[in-house]
Amino acid sequence: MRDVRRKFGQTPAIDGVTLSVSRGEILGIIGRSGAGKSTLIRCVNGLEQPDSGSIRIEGQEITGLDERALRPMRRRIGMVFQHFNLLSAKTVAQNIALPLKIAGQPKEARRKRVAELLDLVGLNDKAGHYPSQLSGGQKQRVGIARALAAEPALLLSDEATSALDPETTQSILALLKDINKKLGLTILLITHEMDVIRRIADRVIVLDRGRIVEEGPVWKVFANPQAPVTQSLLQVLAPTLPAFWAERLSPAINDMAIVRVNLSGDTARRPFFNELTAASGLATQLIHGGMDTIQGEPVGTIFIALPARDAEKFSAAIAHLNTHADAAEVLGYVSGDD
Ligand SMILES: Nc1ncnc2c1ncn2[C@@H]1O[C@H](COP(=O)(O)OP(=O)(O)OP(=O)(O)O)[C@@H](O)[C@H]1O
Repeated sequence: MRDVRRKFGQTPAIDGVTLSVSRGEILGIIGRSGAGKSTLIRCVNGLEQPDSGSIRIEGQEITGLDERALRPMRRRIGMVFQHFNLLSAKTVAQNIALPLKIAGQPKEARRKRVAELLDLVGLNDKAGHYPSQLSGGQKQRVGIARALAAEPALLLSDEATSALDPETTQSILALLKDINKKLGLTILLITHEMDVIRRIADRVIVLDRGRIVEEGPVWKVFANPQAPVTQSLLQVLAPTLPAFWAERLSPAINDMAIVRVNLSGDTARRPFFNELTAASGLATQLIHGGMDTIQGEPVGTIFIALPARDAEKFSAAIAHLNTHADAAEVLGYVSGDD
C-alpha cells in the first residue's frame, strides 16, 4: 500500500498510509475508534476506492479496478467479521460452502472441502446445526472456515474477537495463529485491543487519525512505545504499583526508594539483581511486577524497593539502572517500617 488517501467530506479517514505485509506474516493494525482501521481494510478488499495512492496484492494493482475485474482478486482474500455475518437460514456446512457454490464448484468437491474446513476449525459435529444453535466462539469458527473456503492468500480480520468473552477470544486467536502456521496464511488483523496484538501479531501498526504513528515488531513496541496513542492503548495492560505501596509513597527521601524498572530483550536477559547489588552494594527487594514473553522476547515492568539512605550507593544504583534498564523511574520513598 503506497500513500493511500481516502476522505469523507473534509475528514481524511486514511491520510497517506504506506505499508507492506509479507507472505505468512500476521500484521496487527490497532487504533482508537475512528482512527481509520475499517476504511483501510475496506480499501484492501476493494469495497472502498481510495482517492489516491496504490494498493497491490500479490503484485497486482487493485485500485481503479471495476467490480468484474475485482472478483478474482477478492477470491484471494478471506474476511472475518466482528458479528460473524452468517446466514441464519443456512446450516453450518451450507454457510461454509457458500463461497464455493458462488465460485461454481461441483457438489462433491464442496462437500470434501467443507469437511476439511470443519476439521480445521474443530466443528466436525456441528455441520448440520444452524447459527442460532451455536455459541459466539463457534459462530466465529464457522466465519473463519467460510473465509478460508476458497483458499485465500490473505485473511482480513476486522475485530474478529471483539464480541467474544476473554476465554473464547483466546481460543479464536489460537485458531488464527494455528491456521497462519499450518497454511502459511497472511493475516491482516484489525483490533482496538493491545492484548490481541500481543497474543498473535508479528508486527504492529498504530493508526491515529488516518496516519501511521508507530510501527515495529510487537515486542519492541510493547517494550518501548513512542507515540502517545500507543502509550495510552498499552496503559490498560501496564502493571501499576499496588495501592498498599502507592498510599505510602512520599516525595521526601526516606529509608527506601520505590523504583519502576522496564526491562526487555537484552536488558532482561541479565542477572539483574546480582548486577545491581554488585554496582551499588545495595540489596534490592522485588515488590511487584514481572516478565512477559512476547514473540519469544522477555518484556516486563518490575517495581523494586532500594535502600536510599546512603546517597553514594543510591546514586550508583540509579546510574546502573539508567544504563542497564530500558527505563527506570523513582516513584517516591517509603519508611523502612512499612
Ligand atoms: N462512509 C463514510 N461516510 C462518512 N464518513 C466516514 C465513512 N466511513 C468512515 N468515515 C469516517 O472516517 C473516519 C475513520 O472511520 P473508520 O470506520 O475507518 O475508523 P475505525 O478505526 O475503523 O473505527 P471503529 O473502530 O470505530 O470501527 C471516521 O472519522 C469516520 O467517521
